Amino acid sequence: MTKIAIFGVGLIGGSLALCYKGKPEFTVVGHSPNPKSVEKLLKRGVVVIGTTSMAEAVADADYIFLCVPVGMLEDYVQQLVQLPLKRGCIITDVGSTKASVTESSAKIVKEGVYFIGGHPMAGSERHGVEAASSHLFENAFYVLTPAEGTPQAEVDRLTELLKTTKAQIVQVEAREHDDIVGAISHLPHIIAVALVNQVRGYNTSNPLYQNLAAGGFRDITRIASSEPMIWRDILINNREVLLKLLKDWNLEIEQFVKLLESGDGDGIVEQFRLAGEFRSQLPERRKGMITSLFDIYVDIPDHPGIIGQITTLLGNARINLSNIQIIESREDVPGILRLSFRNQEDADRASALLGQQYAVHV
Ligand SMILES: NC(=O)c1ccc[n+]([C@@H]2O[C@H](COP(=O)([O-])OP(=O)(O)OC[C@H]3O[C@@H](n4cnc5c(N)ncnc54)[C@H](O)[C@@H]3O)[C@@H](O)[C@H]2O)c1
Ligand SMILES: O=C(O)C(=O)C[C@]1(C(=O)O)C=C[C@@H](O)C=C1
Repeated sequence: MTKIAIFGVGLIGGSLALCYKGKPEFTVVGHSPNPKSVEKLLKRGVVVIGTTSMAEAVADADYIFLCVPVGMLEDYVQQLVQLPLKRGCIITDVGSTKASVTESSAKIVKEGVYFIGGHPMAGSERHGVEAASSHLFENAFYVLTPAEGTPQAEVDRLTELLKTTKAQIVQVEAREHDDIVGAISHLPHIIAVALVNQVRGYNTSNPLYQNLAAGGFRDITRIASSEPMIWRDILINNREVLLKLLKDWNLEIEQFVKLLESGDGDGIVEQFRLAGEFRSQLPERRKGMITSLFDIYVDIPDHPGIIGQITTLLGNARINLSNIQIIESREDVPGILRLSFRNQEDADRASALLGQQYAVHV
């Protein structure tokens, strides 16, 4: 029997718990310092054993997952290493930044206990155990950042355990992780929040801003609704990387200012062309990655049951839909549905089929 202790059973911790739930070879224990939270976990059936006692949670545990906000990780490791831990126990975390926790933890773990940093590249703007899902990590990358000197056999053992999540496990050096994830996750969160707040400012004197905000604004700002405390910790922890990235961002924006000031249409076209080309070369959609390349758009009337009709048509033709999104939906105005497919053939077949009844844009 493999015992897994999870500290912080929220979106990520809860999703991990659900991955191992009901599998007879695993026992999962959920920990929260708050008895009401433990009660909620048990009631929702996310874990069958819950406790407010750290010592009880880690007693005999083979793996310990720290799924609390980044700012608390080092403190948790400090407390854990004071407790009697099973020989061979692997402590890992899921924090969105990796350098500080990897470097400090590797130094303090006792002999026979290992710390291996981890970060699943999947998530959502939602938070809390209510948003947890056993499918969250499927096909996503899951980064491990073992410190120098960590035996590869221990990394392999954790990799084996994580296979249950159906994620693709990769090893990256912790500082390189923070540089890259700073650019593709942390910077976009800052930009989304700044953009929403810019428009929020205009909206105070004219509510039409909010009302007219459609697909483009929604697409680029979904992550602005993320949990503030989680993101406070991530941004503060990775601030050196982010300050450099924001300087580069200012240069990108400055370039657009210059193109607009000089009315340089060719320059604008070139910027869009370069961006589109890079984006289209990204690998096929995975969770935690940019949207599918094989999208089609369907104009649909805004009435009840329409989405069911579309999905039924596709299902009957055995066309596999990987994502569906309403871009804009208002009464009496045609809605636009974005349907995403894993390959061009499915997108083409869907387009031909739906084109018999609806206006389809590719
Ligand atoms: N949200 C994402 O998309 C995402 C993706 C990958 C990794 N992460 C990382 O996962 C970790 C958890 O984030 P989440 O999105 O699951 O957030 P969450 O808010 O859903 O869960 C956080 C958990 O930590 C607990 N917690 C918060 N403050 C605490 C405290 N003071 N003492 C004890 N427990 C406390 C909460 O009760 C909750 O169970 C963070 O380190 C985050 O960086 C998040
Ligand atoms: O998809 C989202 O909503 C996310 O915010 C997920 C996301 C990301 O930026 O891609 C956010 C934080 C994580 O540490 C990993 C993944």
